[in-house]
Amino acid sequence: MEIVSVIGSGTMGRGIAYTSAAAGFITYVQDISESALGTCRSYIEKQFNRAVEKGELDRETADGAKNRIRYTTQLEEAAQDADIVIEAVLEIMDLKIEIFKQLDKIVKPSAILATNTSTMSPTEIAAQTSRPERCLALHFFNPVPRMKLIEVVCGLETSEETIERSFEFGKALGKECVKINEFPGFATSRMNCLIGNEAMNMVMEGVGTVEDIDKAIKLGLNHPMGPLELADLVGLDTRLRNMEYLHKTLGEKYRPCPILVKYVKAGRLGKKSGKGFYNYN
Ligand SMILES: NC(=O)c1ccc[n+]([C@@H]2O[C@H](COP(=O)([O-])OP(=O)(O)OC[C@H]3O[C@@H](n4cnc5c(N)ncnc54)[C@H](O)[C@@H]3O)[C@@H](O)[C@H]2O)c1
Repeated sequence: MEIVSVIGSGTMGRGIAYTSAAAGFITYVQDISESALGTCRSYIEKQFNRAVEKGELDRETADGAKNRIRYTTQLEEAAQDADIVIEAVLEIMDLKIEIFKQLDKIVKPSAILATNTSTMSPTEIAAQTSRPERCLALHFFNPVPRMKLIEVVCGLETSEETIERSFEFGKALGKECVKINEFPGFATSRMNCLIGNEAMNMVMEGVGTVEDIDKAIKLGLNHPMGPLELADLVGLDTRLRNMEYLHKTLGEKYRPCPILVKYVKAGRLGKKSGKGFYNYN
């Protein structure tokens, strides 16, 4: 594989694009929003500068990687030469299906179409294309440059060859892969969403302050981050969509906490909006 295309340049898309270019792939990043692409470009440039300052990359290598990234609002330009396309738009099934349908008409016959969905069915998305055997979910984690894992989530028709090529791609990015058979929320989101939701319920019940609940889970249960801090990092809008899908598919246990719903209504989306469970201003 040589050319990677990332669709959606938000929290996840920009991290995937950075990691892909740093690993030597020519990388296209596409978004419908010019302003999102601008924010993505400054994030990526900052990441490369930081890597140089820390001595992780020399300046020449960082500049080479930066020059391998092409930013565009045109889906066709981004995807026509790609060996693999990773869709990282909002967690909305109809939107993902629409993008996969368009991609199916644009990309090379051999190209793999992957969704970075946290919860949803790659089988359902793949069924709307002419290449379900070359579709799957590649679930990256936030922040992508630092997180080691990719869940390789196989749909009903995903071929062995697609799985093998995805594992090779993951290895080339310096990641560890696990093979997961499709089920809502896979292995990680299902667990993580439930922990986060329970922490939000505890805030609502007055069990402790946001800080103390996070501290208890970090120091008492040895989690690297508190669940509320993590939800803020993910984005509360994204987390709410994840919970809504899990609630619909897996049942009552996953009903989104009312505080989460209220915060999203108020525009408190976590770190990206400056305020969530914590204040970032
Ligand atoms: N945030 C996380 O921690 C996290 C972790 C793993 C997986 N995911 C999944 O990754 C996906 C993206 O999440 P995110 O947090 O990066 O979302 P985000 O809201 O930060 O970014 C989404 C981007 O998609 C763009 N977009 C919307 N419609 C588009 C279209 N038609 N074509 C091209 N771009 C379009 C938006 O302009 C935005 O820049 C979701 O499916 C989410 O569930 C998120």
